Amino acid sequence: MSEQGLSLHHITVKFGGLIALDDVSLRVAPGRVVGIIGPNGAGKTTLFNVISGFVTPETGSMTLDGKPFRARPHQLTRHGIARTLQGVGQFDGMTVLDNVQVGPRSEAAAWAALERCGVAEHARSFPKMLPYAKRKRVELARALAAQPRILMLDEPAGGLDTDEIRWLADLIRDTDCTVLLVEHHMELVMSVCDEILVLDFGKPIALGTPGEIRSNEKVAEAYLGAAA
Ligand SMILES: Nc1ncnc2c1ncn2[C@@H]1O[C@H](COP(=O)(O)OP(=O)(O)OP(=O)(O)O)[C@@H](O)[C@H]1O
Repeated sequence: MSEQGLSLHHITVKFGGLIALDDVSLRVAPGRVVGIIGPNGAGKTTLFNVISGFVTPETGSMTLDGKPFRARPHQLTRHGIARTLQGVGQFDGMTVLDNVQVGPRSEAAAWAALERCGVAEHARSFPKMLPYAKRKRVELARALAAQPRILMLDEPAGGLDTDEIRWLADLIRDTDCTVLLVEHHMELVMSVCDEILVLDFGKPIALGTPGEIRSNEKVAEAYLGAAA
């Protein structure tokens, strides 16, 4: 059966003696919003790094639309995948527009993404001139300008206030992309995700809808309880 979307099969990652991911499997069907949560050091960013090709797993495999998939970071766009970085990660010596075109992305796509993220008026500014929340929007625009099918968001709500997080939630809900969301802001995760994977010390301890995750005792113990 040809499975559409991205699938991870039994991924294990070790850094020396540390098991950062321990037999993680995940199916990300097209159009879904899938959250990945867990305490600090649980392996969330490592999972993103495996999908992006920055980290090679010890064991396990991935498929994209049913075909074996092993990304190289510079080939992600070609596979229809784009990723934002934690923080803002822009080149200070380049304008916002130039930053959004790194990848490369077309100028038309860059403008459309800047418009979509409400920062087109800052296209000719340098990132450092903008407040943090606007820079986070530029980072999102950079990913969207790649016109991805799969959008990977790494802590997009970090450092944002309530209004900005509400805007971000609307963007995630409205996008046609499949979304993978690593985030500590539980209200955002619970309100936008169709499905949530919970990691703890690299192990998948739960996978389910927001309602199922909320009422999962193991999760409460490992994470939500600690966060409350
Ligand atoms: N390149 C690396 N070399 C060695 N250890 C690493 C490396 N990258 C991550 N780790 C370790 O792997 C574990 C998982 O880290 P990871 O950054 O994936 O966690 P995380 O869930 O994203 O955490 P956070 O919420 O703090 O961002 C941690 O113990 C971390 O110290």
